[in-house]
Amino acid sequence: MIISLLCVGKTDSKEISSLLEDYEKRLRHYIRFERIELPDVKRKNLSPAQQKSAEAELILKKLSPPDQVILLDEKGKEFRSVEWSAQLESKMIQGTKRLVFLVGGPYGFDEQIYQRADSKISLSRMTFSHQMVRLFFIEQLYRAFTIIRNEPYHHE
Ligand SMILES: C[S@@+](CC[C@H](N)C(=O)[O-])C[C@H]1O[C@@H](n2cnc3c(N)ncnc32)[C@H](O)[C@@H]1O
Repeated sequence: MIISLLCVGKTDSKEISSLLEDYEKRLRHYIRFERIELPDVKRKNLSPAQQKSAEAELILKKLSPPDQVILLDEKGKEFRSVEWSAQLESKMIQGTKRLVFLVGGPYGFDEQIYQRADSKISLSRMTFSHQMVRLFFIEQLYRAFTIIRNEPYHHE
């Protein structure tokens, strides 16, 4: 299985980039992982709806029909880390080829993306910046694999 983290917009903070790279290095011991950052859609005079639609076009180009797509969305389902690690493990056992997690832009996702998604998960009921979310997510992904492997990183 490959896990893709598909994000709208570049990581513009050196500190966040460096932390992301650190977790990505650790993750590669467990799973094939890629982070894809789509270019910012910042054309003048776009309404939020038009911006989301332009972002959706870019997102959809990066998806293939068999991909399982999970939105990161504050209105999604919340999990405890142990529950989420079990979900990931079952995706691997079921033979999922590519699991794509999506981080939206400043206005969230266009309706086309909600239609394409298989599910949506929330990291908290609070809203984070699209920059911070990728870091919190990747740490949870790393944590999940240490739980699957029974390694001493997570403590209940
Ligand atoms: C600044 S937020 C957008 C908020 C916007 N109000 C919306 O309608 O979604 C940018 C992106 O970060 C992600 N995000 C922010 N907070 C999150 C949370 N608590 N859990 C999961 N994803 C989150 C989502 O992918 C969201 O589209």
